[in-house]
Amino acid sequence: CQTGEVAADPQLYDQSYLSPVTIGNSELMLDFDTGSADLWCFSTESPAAQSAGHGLYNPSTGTELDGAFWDITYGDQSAASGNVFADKVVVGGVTATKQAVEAATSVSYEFTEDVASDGLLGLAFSSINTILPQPQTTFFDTVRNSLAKAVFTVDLKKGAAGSYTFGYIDSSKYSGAITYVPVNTANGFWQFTADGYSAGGSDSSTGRGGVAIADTGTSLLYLPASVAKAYYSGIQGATFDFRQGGYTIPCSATPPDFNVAIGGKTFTVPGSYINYAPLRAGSSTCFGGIQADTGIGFSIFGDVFLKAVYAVFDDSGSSPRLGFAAQ
Ligand SMILES: Cc1ccc(-c2noc([C@H]3C[C@@H](O)CN3)n2)cc1F
Repeated sequence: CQTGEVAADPQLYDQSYLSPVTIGNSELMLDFDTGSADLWCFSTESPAAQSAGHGLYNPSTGTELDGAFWDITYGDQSAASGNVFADKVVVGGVTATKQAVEAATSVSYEFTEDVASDGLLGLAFSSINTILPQPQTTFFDTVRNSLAKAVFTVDLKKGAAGSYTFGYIDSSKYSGAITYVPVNTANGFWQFTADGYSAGGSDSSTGRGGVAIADTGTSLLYLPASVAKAYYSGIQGATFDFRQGGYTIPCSATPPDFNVAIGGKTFTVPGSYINYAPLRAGSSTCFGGIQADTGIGFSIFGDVFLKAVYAVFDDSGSSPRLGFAAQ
């Protein structure tokens, strides 16, 4: 029965969190992403102009999956593609002896420029793995039956190292009870329903709840436009800036806390988390940590929310469920 824990190291402004993963005989820093289902990394097959500065997987230790290839596009339209090898992958001591490792032969500039990240480790459902002609399993699905309990947990923090655990829940990492809600896997995501929202101390919800996904690979919290609008209407100097592509606030603002009701329980995102980051170094205008989910089709509970809670991704029962507790 395997269990393991790995650090989640925050990048600048908590834009993403990176964790060490041993693949074959290289240790790479991967972005764990509960919103996708491919484990891919820069490799010795990647063009040098695209992979400069990145850790590389050398497929010589693996066994090529003949005829298999992959091609993924993320929410921000960044993309990567390549071929596939079966190789040993170790995360925090948990070992998958024959994990589908997707070696990149091409990546978009966003990944080239993100020099701290050597690739992604998808933790959504394997139904959305992009490998053709035969999709393969995520790391979690590969090791699931060997884990003490078929769960992984997410404990991200603002501006500090958090952790992911596999196979167990660590009661020292949260306070109070864990509130569980059912997950709808139809779209391949950890998808759930939020009950409602409110700002500051008010208990009047600023809008009905709705469908949402828990997505560690997304930096911000994307909510129904009416909820985002109501939230920023309470902040002096807040504005929707088309050129910046979202709500901005004065970096000197003290945004109100933001409350989310899930499973009948209220979880609070400290207002300071919503004063996300200066538009560019030295700017006195900051990008808001809450944005409208217009055009996405569902809300995205990204890192701005997840770093305020302890989250349990539980596939140990008859159907998957998500658990949330106060950190
Ligand atoms: C450069 C770069 C770009 C995007 C992403 C990225 N990773 O996860 C996600 C979200 C959105 C959805 O696609 C699934 N989860 N986005 C990571 C990067 F390092």
